Amino acid sequence: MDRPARPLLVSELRVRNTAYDVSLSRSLFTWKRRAPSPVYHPFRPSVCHSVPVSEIISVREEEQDSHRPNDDDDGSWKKIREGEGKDCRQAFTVSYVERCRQHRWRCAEVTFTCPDRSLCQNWVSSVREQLATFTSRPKCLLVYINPHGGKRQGKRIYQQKVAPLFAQASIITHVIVTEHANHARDHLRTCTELKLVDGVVCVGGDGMFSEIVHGLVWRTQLDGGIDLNCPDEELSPCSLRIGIIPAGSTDCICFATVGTNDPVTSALHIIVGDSQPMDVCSVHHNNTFLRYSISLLGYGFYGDVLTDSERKRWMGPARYELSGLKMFLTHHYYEGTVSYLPAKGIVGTPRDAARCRTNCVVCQHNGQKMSERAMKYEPDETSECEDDGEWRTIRGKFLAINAASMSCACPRSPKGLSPAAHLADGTTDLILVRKCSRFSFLRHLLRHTNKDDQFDLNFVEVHRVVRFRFAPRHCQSDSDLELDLPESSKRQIFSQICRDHPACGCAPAYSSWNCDGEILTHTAIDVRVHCRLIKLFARGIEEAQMFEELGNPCSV
Ligand SMILES: CCCCCCCCCCCCC/C=C/[C@@H](O)[C@H](CO)NC(=O)CCCCCCCCCCCCCCC
Ligand SMILES: Nc1ncnc2c1ncn2[C@@H]1O[C@H](COP(=O)(O)OP(=O)(O)OP(=O)(O)O)[C@@H](O)[C@H]1O
Ligand SMILES: [Ca+2]
Repeated sequence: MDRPARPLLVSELRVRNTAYDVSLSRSLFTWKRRAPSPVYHPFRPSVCHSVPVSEIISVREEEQDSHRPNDDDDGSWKKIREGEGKDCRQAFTVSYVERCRQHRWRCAEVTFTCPDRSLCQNWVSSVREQLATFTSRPKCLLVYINPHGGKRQGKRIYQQKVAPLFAQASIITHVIVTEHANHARDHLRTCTELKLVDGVVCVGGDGMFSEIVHGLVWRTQLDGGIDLNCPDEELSPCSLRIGIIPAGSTDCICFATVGTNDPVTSALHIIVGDSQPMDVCSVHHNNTFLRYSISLLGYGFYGDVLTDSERKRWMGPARYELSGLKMFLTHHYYEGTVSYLPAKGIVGTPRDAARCRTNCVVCQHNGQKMSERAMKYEPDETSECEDDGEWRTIRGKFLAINAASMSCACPRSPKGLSPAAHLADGTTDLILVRKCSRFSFLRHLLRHTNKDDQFDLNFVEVHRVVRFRFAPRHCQSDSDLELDLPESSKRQIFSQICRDHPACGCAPAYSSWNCDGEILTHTAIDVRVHCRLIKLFARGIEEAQMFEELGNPCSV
């Protein structure tokens, strides 16, 4: 066991009316009641509290008026001071992270009264000195607020819940309320102050986060002279971390990296300077860059839900349930060919019971493997024929083709689309849901919301991959693009499809790709995972055990 760190400062101080031994080391701030009360008191606070110094938000000196003693103070020090002819005593307040239920963090405070001013100042400066050693804490942030995301509460959430915490932690902010879609992305591309900030924060949903990623990744590649249109290019990782204050409709990036979609929790993770690397997929069509994806790339069901829901944006987050129900009843399937490169030499599978959590060993192991491989990466020219080279090919009729680069956990599905997916392992989980009955598909969907395995169904398969391609039927050569087809060809395709759908006679041949909540303009795509391309102000979801140990500061 590690020996406890040597205390830098130890004093007897008072919290309300009670004497505590207070100590500060490089890693822990502890306050322990001196003599436990002889009388059992069920509501009396526990004897010893301990907070990692890394989770202290701030420390401030309080001026207390000795003529107005605290309600519960016995006033003994006041008498001493008055006897000495001085009229004030000193106190300081420490604000720190307190863990609550369901991965939520709160800012708690405790005030210590000192016998004299110089001791108080010594405590304040010692705690501040220790906080200054955490160089990963941001001092200056660029904040973009989408006032129209989710329930349109972005501005209020930031002003009421987040800005006061940033101020308390002495973080300087430059705040921009966006005026149109892609405002944040385009601002990041040209912004000259980027070198002066320690991170970028977005207040909004997954779409807003995606804007920030596009701006930062684009800027980083441009600085590195990298050709974005070439899918085989090794991308340079972005150095600036991104913070997400959730104010969207799905908030799956925030939920899956922090464990909750709570603005205060996110703000505290930013303040303490957490860092979580994340995989990013690049999406190309025919050697032309389309978009990046961090959470879900979904064709079929999730593409159709998104397309339909965009027309219902005025409904807010409820649009997804309505469009989901509609698309479930519509029950369209789509034909095409999926080719993929399975991830090799990695640990973990999409069917694991283990989950990606803080300091995930799977991410560490696989991330290391991927970066070693990237050093000697050679573009793979193997053909796409079945069983040829490492590529595998599957043709079929699919209700949904989903690539989840992370679990995609969100309030609608707390375990997510691929519960065992990892945030930073350099892979994406390719989930193929073949044509099946409505009842079977409903069973699959329902399993996203309960403990049953959504992959344990004979029409569902899942593969952990590093790259994949999709070509819809009738569009299987790289140069084809269904949207560019002449009307006569389109009619031909549709009549073909209608023969396959005698019941409806009008099923569309193509769905769209839902790329993190944005619709892609092409259906034939080439997707490649870039391991740890970006970093978030997060630490992954903490184990429940962590909450038991640190959630209750009295347990040490
Ligand atoms: C019977 C209940 C089944 C519930 C099944 C819930 C599965 C939910 C899985 C959610 C996965 C979200 C992945 C994240 C995607 C984000 O990058 C993106 C941008 O924010 N969000 C969406 O595309 C938004 C996608 C939102 C999808 C909502 C789908 C709702 C399906 C409702 C089906 C109702 C069937 C009822 C039959 C009686
Ligand atoms: N000022 C603005 N006016 C209109 N649209 C904006 C503005 N700022 C950003 N946007 C766009 O709004 C879209 C949706 O925003 P956001 O992701 O914040 O909310 P959401 O779609 O409700 O949530 P989620 O993405 O979590 O489902 C984004 O694609 C973003 O580009
Ligand atoms: Ca991943």
